[in-house]
Amino acid sequence: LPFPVVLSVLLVKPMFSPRIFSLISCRRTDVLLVSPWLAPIVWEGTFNRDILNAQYRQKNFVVGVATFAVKKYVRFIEGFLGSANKFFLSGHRVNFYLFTDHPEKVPSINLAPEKRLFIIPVQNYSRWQDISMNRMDIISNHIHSHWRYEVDYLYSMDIDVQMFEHIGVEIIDTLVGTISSWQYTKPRDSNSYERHPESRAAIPHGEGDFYYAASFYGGSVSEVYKLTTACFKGVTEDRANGIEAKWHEESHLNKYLLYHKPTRLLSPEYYWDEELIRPRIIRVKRLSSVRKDLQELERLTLLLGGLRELLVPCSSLDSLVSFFFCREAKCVL
Ligand SMILES: CC(=O)N[C@H]1[C@@H](OP(=O)(O)OP(=O)(O)OC[C@H]2O[C@@H](n3ccc(=O)[nH]c3=O)[C@H](O)[C@@H]2O)O[C@H](CO)[C@H](O)[C@@H]1O
Ligand SMILES: [Mn+2]
Repeated sequence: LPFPVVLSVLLVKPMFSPRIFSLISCRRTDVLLVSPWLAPIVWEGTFNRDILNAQYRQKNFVVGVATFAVKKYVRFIEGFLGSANKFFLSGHRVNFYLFTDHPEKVPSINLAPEKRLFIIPVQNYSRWQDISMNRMDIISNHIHSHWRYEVDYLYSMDIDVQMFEHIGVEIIDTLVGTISSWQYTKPRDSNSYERHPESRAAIPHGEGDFYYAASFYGGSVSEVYKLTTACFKGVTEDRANGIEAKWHEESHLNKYLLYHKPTRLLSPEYYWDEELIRPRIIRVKRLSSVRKDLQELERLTLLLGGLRELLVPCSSLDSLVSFFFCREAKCVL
């Protein structure tokens, strides 16, 4: 071979080793990859899980997941734990902390050896908004009393979700927020922020960057402690003034994350709302909400089938069931 060809082969070959190729392919040009404060935004196609896993394994971290199943939400436990066992930090140490008012209703699930489940009894509240908002207080108290000695990172997740694809160590960082699937196209002018200045969650007009979902956030145990303590303080002060922020603890979370910028952002792949049509940029639906109304409909359709077999055909049966469906759906939503 002529000398220039040999030289270029010698130079180019090492540059394009398979490892480098895999790095080059970790690129997306259709989405925002870095926030204006230089925090990475995690999308499918932007990272190499093998490299991340190898780095993470050396540290032997334990990750905690706090989730709540109060009242009717116990029905979501099986779907949540079953899918999280398979897809959440697969192969890594995870402690699931499940708060419930019905410990006896927790189904037995065979967890992977590196995963542990802790069932923690908790009281219920009559209003679903209070169940949801008080999560911040309960999490902050448990970090102080237990988790700061037990885990390195902590994530809070809704229970009415299911995982369909791996959620791995790419989610690990000091302070992590998930961009809401409802709001990822309209930052800043988002009308979801609490704008009324009387609320502690208020964000002035013209301010705001991303809109984050309260269904999935986390970070180092000390940062999550600061976050949950600050947010619950805001909730308590609002309550004392007879105020409830527009989206409850999510409004307080957004206020907090505006002034304490997340060090890593998860794209809406990490919490996709099933009510939305999935656009092309969401290449992978890793975790999505379980549609509560459909679940209810399914349950009542089964009930209707059962009743049909037991009873003689009754013309008013359909209207009876649809009456119950509407009532039940309201209780759940
Ligand atoms: C898109 C949207 O509408 N999002 C709002 C809605 O999310 P969601 O509709 O996702 O709230 P949700 O009903 O899932 O409640 C949040 C979590 O609280 C727990 N839970 C709630 C109720 C209950 O009876 N039992 C129970 O265990 C459970 O872990 C659940 O996943 O409501 C939240 C309430 O803070 C926030 O206001 C969110 O902004
Ligand atoms: Mn939810």
